[in-house]
Amino acid sequence: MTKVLVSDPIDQAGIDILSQVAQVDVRTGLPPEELKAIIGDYDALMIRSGTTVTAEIIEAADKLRIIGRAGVGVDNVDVPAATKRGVLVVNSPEGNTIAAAEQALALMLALSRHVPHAHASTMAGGWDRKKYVGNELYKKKLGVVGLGKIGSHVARVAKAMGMDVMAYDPYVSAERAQQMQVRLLPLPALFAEADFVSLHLPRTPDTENLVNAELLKTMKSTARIVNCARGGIIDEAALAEAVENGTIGGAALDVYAKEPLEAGSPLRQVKERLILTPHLGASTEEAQENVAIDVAEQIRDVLLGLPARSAVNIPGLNAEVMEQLKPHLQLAETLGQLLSQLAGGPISELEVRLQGDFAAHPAQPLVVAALKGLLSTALGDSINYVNASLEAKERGIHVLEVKDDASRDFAGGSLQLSCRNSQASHSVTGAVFAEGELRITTIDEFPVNVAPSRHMLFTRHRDMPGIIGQLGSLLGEHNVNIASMQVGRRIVRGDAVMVLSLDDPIPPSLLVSVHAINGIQEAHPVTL
Ligand SMILES: NC(=O)c1ccc[n+]([C@@H]2O[C@H](COP(=O)([O-])OP(=O)(O)OC[C@H]3O[C@@H](n4cnc5c(N)ncnc54)[C@H](O)[C@@H]3O)[C@@H](O)[C@H]2O)c1
Ligand SMILES: O=C(O)CC[C@@H](O)C(=O)O
Repeated sequence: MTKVLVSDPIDQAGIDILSQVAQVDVRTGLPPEELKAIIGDYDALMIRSGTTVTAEIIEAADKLRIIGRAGVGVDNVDVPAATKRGVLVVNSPEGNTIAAAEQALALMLALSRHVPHAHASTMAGGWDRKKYVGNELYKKKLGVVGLGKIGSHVARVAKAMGMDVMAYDPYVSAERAQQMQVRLLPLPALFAEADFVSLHLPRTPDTENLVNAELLKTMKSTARIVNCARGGIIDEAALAEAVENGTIGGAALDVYAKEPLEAGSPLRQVKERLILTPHLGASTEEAQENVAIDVAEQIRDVLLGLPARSAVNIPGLNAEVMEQLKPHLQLAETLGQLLSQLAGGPISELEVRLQGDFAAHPAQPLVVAALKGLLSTALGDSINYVNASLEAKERGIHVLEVKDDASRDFAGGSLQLSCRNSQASHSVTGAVFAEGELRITTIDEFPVNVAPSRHMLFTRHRDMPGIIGQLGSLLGEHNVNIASMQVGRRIVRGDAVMVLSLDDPIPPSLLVSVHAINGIQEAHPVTL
């Protein structure tokens, strides 16, 4: 029975989808040691930001195939550890965009009109209209840091409210900013000019403590800063001090370096001009339904053997690409399997050459598929699209990809894999024919035309009378049935290759006799 563990509160719509294909256990608030103790029973894990999936938990997850994060950030998942173990990590990159953007806008408005403090004072019996005079957003300068999905929505709404919007995002082009009618500025200039700064960038080693005491000092004393992105981007102690001292006009935070926010955090000591919310950016009914459906559908699909649309750890292999390239990926994998069995030992270099019309396809998924095939001979089922590149790197396999669109061998082009190790080099080429049929078209540069089959035998031999007959008789004597046979040669009576498709595998003892046939130089049984 396929089993899914849901370890954070997830919208019921997601649970209903998972229940179509699996037994779903909802167990929220599990301590890490308990999660580690039970995770071995599960094929899939669905989380929000409450569960931290460490390398230790992934190590204990013997059956786990997929971790689904109902939200954007996967910083609570050890993605490299999941990749190493071949566990797919998926998220919902867009399901809570609007919710998070609206939270940032809500905090900007609340901050400029002192909403929480005015409310608390009124509830406590006060009627203080003078103390809570605020500011308008209209005509103020907003600096958006990170002009991605959420930052762009904030910028759009802010413009509609009459704000002058500037942005800092080193990965956004001038054309894109122009289209959005947003001025791109360097970070120091943005902080110096802004009346409001709103952060919408990821937390990475580069962005940690990006907003520090030094940068806060460059802001106007009336300026306010909002962080609905990730904790750790702002130095919290420096921010608390800047708000307390009046270095800046105020701040509003939804996210913290350590969550839940520690009881002793200096932020909790600031009484005025600071608003804190407990990571509520994605907490709207709409967003929770969106992310739950998005991620549950992906978990369901992966458990049914279908591709996921938002995989975090197989870049470039989204569902659409997988579907379009299905036979081409299958060809790359088959050629990889074939090549590793021809090489018969460790490989130090793999060249993946996309020839003719094949060169129009994206190379990266085909390289991953070739590596998966290549490594499956040694690693069996533990190798998959998620960990193939990493495993190849760890084994020191140097991968080269070449696009040669001038080559014109077949209508749809062809794919050639070549490998080298200390002893020898081998190459195989294949093509996808009409109706998605796969063909092996060369072996070590010898032309053949063979449909891959489960059991095969490849030989390198001298092209001389009697050799094919002897091999046929030998296999017949051992009750190994030949389904088809192909010989490829470049010159008469020179070197040649033979490809036999067999109904049965070749026993090792029979292989010794094959090698003993006069004229046979190499014989490689292959199982696909
Ligand atoms: N508070 C919440 O509940 C909540 C909800 C959803 C998302 N988030 C967070 O909001 C942030 C933005 O999410 P998104 O969906 O818009 O992501 P996104 O990937 O669409 O956008 C992020 C942008 O940041 C930019 N960026 C990267 N490094 C930068 C740097 N050093 N300086 C400036 N810009 C940089 C990128 O180029 C990109 O345009 C993320 O940190 C995400 O985890 C928080
Ligand atoms: O699960 C949550 O509520 C956090 C969501 C948000 O931070 C995200 O990264 O999507």
